[in-house]
Amino acid sequence: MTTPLLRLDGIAMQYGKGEASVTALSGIDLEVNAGELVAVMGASGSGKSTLLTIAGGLTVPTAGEVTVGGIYLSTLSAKRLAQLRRRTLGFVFQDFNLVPSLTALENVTLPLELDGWRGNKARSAGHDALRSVELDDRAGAYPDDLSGGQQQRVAIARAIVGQRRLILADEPTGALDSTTGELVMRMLRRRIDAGAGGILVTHDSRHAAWADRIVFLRDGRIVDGTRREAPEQLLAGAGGRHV
Ligand SMILES: Nc1ncnc2c1ncn2[C@@H]1O[C@H](COP(=O)(O)OP(=O)(O)OP(=O)(O)O)[C@@H](O)[C@H]1O
Repeated sequence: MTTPLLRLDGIAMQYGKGEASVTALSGIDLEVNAGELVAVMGASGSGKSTLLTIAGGLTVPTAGEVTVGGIYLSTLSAKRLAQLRRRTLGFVFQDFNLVPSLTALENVTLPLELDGWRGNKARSAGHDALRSVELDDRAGAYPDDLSGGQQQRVAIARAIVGQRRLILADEPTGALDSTTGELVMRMLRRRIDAGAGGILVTHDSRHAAWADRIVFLRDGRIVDGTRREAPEQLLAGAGGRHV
């Protein structure tokens, strides 16, 4: 049996303590294999972002274990965890977190340079990543000179630059018009088909349709991890809440 790229085992997450505490996730078991894109859908507040930050080792769960490529994140020192994040994981968040004083290309190559890549090699990988989101012609532009959609594409290029094997995306198409949104989904799909694995948090059933599997969260629990069809039907079961 092959080792899953990502494994969440009995994950629970509680924010705060006592009466003010919020249970964001409980009893989450989820595996993502190489070559597989899993969409996570659910109403606002159902725990999607929490699941993603736990999968990426940014939040330590209250209970349960996360393994990435068979490595238990809980066993890693802060330094090793940061290294694994830089080398293996690509994050795309709702806020782009671009560094304003760096060009688009420098933003994209930053994780590689932090990891000791030589300048030329890093720049070449950065151009490749920008090309895959059709933005290489703006490589020298600063974030302030780019539109919101272009900034989002730079953030996506940074998430996939180099050899990242696990891509974690939180509404990656949020700031994009539908044509560019589709370009990003196609690019993500290509990466997955080339052997990466990924989780895509989305409210948009058209984007979820690019996934191999849809997992639906309700109140911090997985409702249905098997159905590939008709996300609208799953959403209709969300206690009447709009997602
Ligand atoms: N840092 C935090 N401190 C306290 N509670 C939090 C924190 N982050 C999230 N929560 C709570 O945990 C629950 C799950 O939140 P989460 O952001 O994971 O949901 P979500 O499905 O991603 O929502 P959205 O679609 O609105 O982004 C919510 O009740 C939220 O209020």
